[in-house]
Amino acid sequence: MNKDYTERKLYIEDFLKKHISEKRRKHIRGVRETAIRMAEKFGADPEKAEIAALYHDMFKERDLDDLVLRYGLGDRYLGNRNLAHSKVAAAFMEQELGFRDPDLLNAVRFHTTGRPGMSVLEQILYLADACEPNRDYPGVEKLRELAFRDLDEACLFSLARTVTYVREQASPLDEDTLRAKEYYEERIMRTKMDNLNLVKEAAKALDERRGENIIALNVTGKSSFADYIVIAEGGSDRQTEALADNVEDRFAELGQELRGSEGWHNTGWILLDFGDIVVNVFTKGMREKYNLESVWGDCEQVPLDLEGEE
Ligand SMILES: Nc1ncnc2c1ncn2[C@@H]1O[C@H](COP(=O)(O)OP(=O)(O)O)[C@@H](O)[C@H]1O
Repeated sequence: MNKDYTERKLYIEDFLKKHISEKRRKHIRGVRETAIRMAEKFGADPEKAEIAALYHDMFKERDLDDLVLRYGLGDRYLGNRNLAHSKVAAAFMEQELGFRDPDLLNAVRFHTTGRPGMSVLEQILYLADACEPNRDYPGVEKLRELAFRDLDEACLFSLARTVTYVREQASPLDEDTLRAKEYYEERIMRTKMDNLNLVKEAAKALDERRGENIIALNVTGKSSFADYIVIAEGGSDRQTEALADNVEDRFAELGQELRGSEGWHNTGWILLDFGDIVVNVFTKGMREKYNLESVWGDCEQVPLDLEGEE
């Protein structure tokens, strides 16, 4: 972005000073700060997130019927600034200011309603708008925590809240919001099922190399780094390496990338990090020493149905 970025920023800062109240500018600063932090956390471009945040509410305080008509946005946006301001801002950015990046334009366009299959940047702006530090409503603390942990879960939480809230007001709900809620419900369910199958694959790979005392714990919502922890032990460092190798190979076949690993070379504990799933292979003494089962004592065990065990 660079030169563009500086120009884009100067333009909007001047525009906001002229057309937007201090109260809303405070909200916009909150969205900007949150969106930048989220972009850093989730590997999106922080400059793009910042620009999207600065522009997203540029038309929130103006009657928009003339611009809705000029950009041919559809009659349903006439007299409905709450929904029109996102669409108008995106059309204005594209047609008057020469923005070309479709992802950035879509982030602005869908920041109020959300939509199925949002990109990371779209999710970031949608969520930053809903949970920036000046927002205050029941559930916002939970959303703040989710927004930095799991984008899909956070989107579903916020979409569900909007569905309830808008229905309570007896005003018509935007269809994109309802479709998005259904989309994220299904996607989250599918991810959970995929993860459960992967946990079983990990256990099987450990069992094949005669790993012992194989268990899997569901730590969803309790751990900040994973949803499932798989634990097994081997009789020696050589065997723990063979166990870990087999899991790594099986996961590679399943297209699951190893994010990181620790503890090879005779340390008695090998940790394989696959994102939602973390596999720990211990030698016997080390397993007792670290006693992960008691650390995660209140978590449910996943039934594994292994052939090697009765
Ligand atoms: N997805 C939606 N579908 C229909 N109406 C919506 C939707 N989202 C927001 N609105 C309407 O816009 C109003 C303002 O939304 P809100 O998110 O509270 O905006 P603000 O950024 O001004 O706080 C809501 O009270 C509701 O009437």
